[in-house]
Amino acid sequence: MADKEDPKNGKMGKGKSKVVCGYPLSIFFIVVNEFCERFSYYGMRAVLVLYFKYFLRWDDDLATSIYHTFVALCYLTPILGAIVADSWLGKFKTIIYLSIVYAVGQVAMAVSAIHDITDSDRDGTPDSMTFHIVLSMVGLFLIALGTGGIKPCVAAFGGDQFGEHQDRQRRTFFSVFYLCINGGSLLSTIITPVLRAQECGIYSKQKCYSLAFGVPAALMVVALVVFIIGSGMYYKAEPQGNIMLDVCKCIGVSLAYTICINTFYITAYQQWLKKLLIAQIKMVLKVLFLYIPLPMFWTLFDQKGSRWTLQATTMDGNFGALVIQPDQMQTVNPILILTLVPIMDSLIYPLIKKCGLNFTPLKRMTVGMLLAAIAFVCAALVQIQIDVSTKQLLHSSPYILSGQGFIYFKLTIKGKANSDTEIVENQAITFVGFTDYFLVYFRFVNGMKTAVNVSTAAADFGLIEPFYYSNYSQIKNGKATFTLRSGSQSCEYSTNFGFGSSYTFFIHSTLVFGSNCQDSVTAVEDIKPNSVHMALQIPQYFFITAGEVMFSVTGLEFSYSQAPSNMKAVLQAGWLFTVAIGNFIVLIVAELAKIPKQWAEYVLFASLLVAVCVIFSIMAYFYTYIDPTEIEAQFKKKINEDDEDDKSKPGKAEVEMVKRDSIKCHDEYDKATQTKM
Ligand SMILES: N[C@@H](Cc1ccccc1)C(=O)N[C@@H](Cc1ccccc1)C(=O)O
Repeated sequence: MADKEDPKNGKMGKGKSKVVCGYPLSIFFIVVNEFCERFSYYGMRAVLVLYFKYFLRWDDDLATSIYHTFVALCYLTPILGAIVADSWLGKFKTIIYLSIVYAVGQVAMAVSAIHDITDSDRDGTPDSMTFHIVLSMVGLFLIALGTGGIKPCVAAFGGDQFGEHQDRQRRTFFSVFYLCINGGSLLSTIITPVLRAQECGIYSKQKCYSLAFGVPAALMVVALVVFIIGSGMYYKAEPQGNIMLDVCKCIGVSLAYTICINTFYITAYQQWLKKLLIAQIKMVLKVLFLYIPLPMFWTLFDQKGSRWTLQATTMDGNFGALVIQPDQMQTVNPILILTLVPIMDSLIYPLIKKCGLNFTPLKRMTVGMLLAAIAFVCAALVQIQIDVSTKQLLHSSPYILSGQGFIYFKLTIKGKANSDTEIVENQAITFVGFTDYFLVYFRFVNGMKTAVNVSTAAADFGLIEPFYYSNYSQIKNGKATFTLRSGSQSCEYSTNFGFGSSYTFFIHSTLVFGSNCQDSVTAVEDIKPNSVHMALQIPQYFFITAGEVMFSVTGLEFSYSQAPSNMKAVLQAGWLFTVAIGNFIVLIVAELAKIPKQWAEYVLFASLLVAVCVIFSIMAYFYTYIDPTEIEAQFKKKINEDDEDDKSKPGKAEVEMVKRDSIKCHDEYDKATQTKM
């Protein structure tokens, strides 16, 4: 293994890669691969729930459950990928094979979203939903296997490209790696929703989910091709046998020694191998033990996509020329990552170092946790603001009185109109989940003796009988012009709809068609427009992202640097497993806690994280940083010495395991274990 500077060709990293500015060129292919892969993953994920809901026609509950199951699976499969990579195929081959599985999964998703395939009556809707459901579930399973399987391998494979004395470069690599993840995810979460909104189809036009899944599929193929192009330059660490089997064997043999019956004779060479494996297992277990409190961070972090997005649906997203959708607020995270990672790396961390403070990885992670807790306190404060504004509107819940004949309504308002609102008994508006933020609700009450037809340039809302009211209809927020028509006579009424608002328009009995009907219609606000601006979510996004930079970027590098050479991917998988557990905690706490006040739930999560953070800092205090390469080198030196020794004694080296009496076994074992490292 060539991991020292080679003066002839200027190589410094491992493998055959040229070195550019102190970094092995092979790294370029790995970060580009990660960029494309994350584009593919996050792009597909961005439209997945809408695909379930609008294409497969699932209800909100089913769509949400399948979505979370898929995400959880994506963070469980890394264990599988890591075992395959570290014990059998090696990281390189595992990445190649699982990337193919991944790309096939993405293609299956894209094909499953072509409605024309089963639309034999050509009415724009699939005729055999089973085909689309089965294909998309197979696709999602393959994607989870692929994305999760390669995830621990790519980061560890990147780390492998650096030589022993390139700690600084390796740290920078993990930062750049994180930047690429966020560059890819930022672009895709902007692009795929736009693609989805296009209309496409052979026989009939429908929302273009196939394109929204097709582009991520193409990016996954690009990721694979880029990775293969770099293949001649990589340092490919050989898999070191079946690690899991070795671990089990090691435990078994140790037990045999301990209970001292039926023990085996093992050469001194094998003794050292066993001791090395025990030392490596100890390194991994120490780190895994330290990981126990970590899922709590992810529990808070992953609520960006759920609770915080729902919070945004009750806020005003009007940023002047730009109107932001609640789910688009999530792009603030990768945008902030792209700015914060370079600032931290080139300014904050060096500054802290200059101040003489030893800001160790575990200290960074502790601060990251605290920042996430602060983010949730900010979220709670914003929630209190929202609740105050909602309370005001509930008190002003109106009664509508008609002129002649007195039509009388009492409106029961239970939620915001922009949040996939359900009309109950034509009177109450109940929040059931978020769909389209731009839609608001309205209805008309006809106080005239004649039937009135209501329409806009885009839609006809039908005829309203005298002294009767229309059902609620949806319309895009912003300015709307209604045409009120009775027979051949008409007039126009214009109004503005704010985000989240709902209106009842009362047509006066005194309305005269042909004249200005602006004064003859009274608009009553059923639900006030959202008044708390979405910009108020920026502080909470800032703190959670700053926390992510300190926690996640550091943790990724920490998991690599503290892992023994044969278990790098296994420890990366352990790190990702904390993400999966964090997601399960969200489901459990949300289900069990059932806290009526959302702000209180945010405070609860913040407090839990602070408590966990205290425990983690105590555990971190007792953790001793190790240099696995150094420890392994000492063991290997000893192994080589004893190997030579064994070879000089004919026949002994060939004997793998010879059954001997327990006294001999003890003698040998004691001799080997008394030798100092
Ligand atoms: N900041 C996230 C990416 C992101 C992009 C758009 C919306 C939300 C998040 C990120 O960097 N993710 C990394 C690390 C990670 C984070 C959480 C769970 C697992 C891994 C990634 O590898 O995806």
